[in-house]
Amino acid sequence: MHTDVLEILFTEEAVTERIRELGAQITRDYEGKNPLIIGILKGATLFMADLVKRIEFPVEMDFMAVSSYGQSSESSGVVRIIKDLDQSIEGRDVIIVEDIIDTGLTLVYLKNLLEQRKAASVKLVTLLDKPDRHKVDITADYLGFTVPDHFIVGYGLDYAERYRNLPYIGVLKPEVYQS
Ligand SMILES: O=P(O)(O)OC[C@H]1O[C@H](OP(=O)(O)OP(=O)(O)O)[C@H](O)[C@@H]1O
Ligand code: HPA
Ligand SMILES: [Mg+2]
Repeated sequence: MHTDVLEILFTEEAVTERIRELGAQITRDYEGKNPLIIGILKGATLFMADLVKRIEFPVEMDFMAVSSYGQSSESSGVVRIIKDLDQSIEGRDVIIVEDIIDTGLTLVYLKNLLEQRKAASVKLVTLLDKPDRHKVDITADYLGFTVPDHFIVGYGLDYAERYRNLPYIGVLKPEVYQS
């Protein structure tokens, strides 16, 4: 375990197994459809890569980049689009892939935006949910794990752009972001 990590919440093996189950659920639910899987950069990249490998039909992938945290451990509440989709989603079934729902502000914004763009359906899949911190009413359609109200790193989640490559999900030691 890295010295900046207080505790491991989910090991690499536990994450792999949960993603396998989520992929199987999505495979069943989207049988005969052609969903567009939209990964939200950068946090969702590791989860997205593993999830699509567990979906048993060919999928199309696209990415958006938005930011509300920047270098901070607190959401600014303002969602900025840094990279938009490459294509129209009108009439498409879309699945948004996120690493975490914290305040929920990012996903509410994105869901509304994609619905305004006339997607046929918009579903949310998130690796983690931190319900104690929600500021808006939001529920994922597919959820990996619920996490407590601590700052989480690993498996795509960063603090100031670091720790994304940890192969497990852990709690960052508070002294790392308080110093
Ligand atoms: O529910 P919320 O409070 O909106 O927080 C969740 C969002 O914040 C993080 O992204 P961030 O803006 O840090 O960008 P990153 O994915 O590049 O780390 C995370 O990846 C989610 O997108
Ligand atoms: O707990 C978190 N860790 C990393 N990034 C985040 N973005 C929102 N919440 C978190
Ligand atoms: Mg981040």
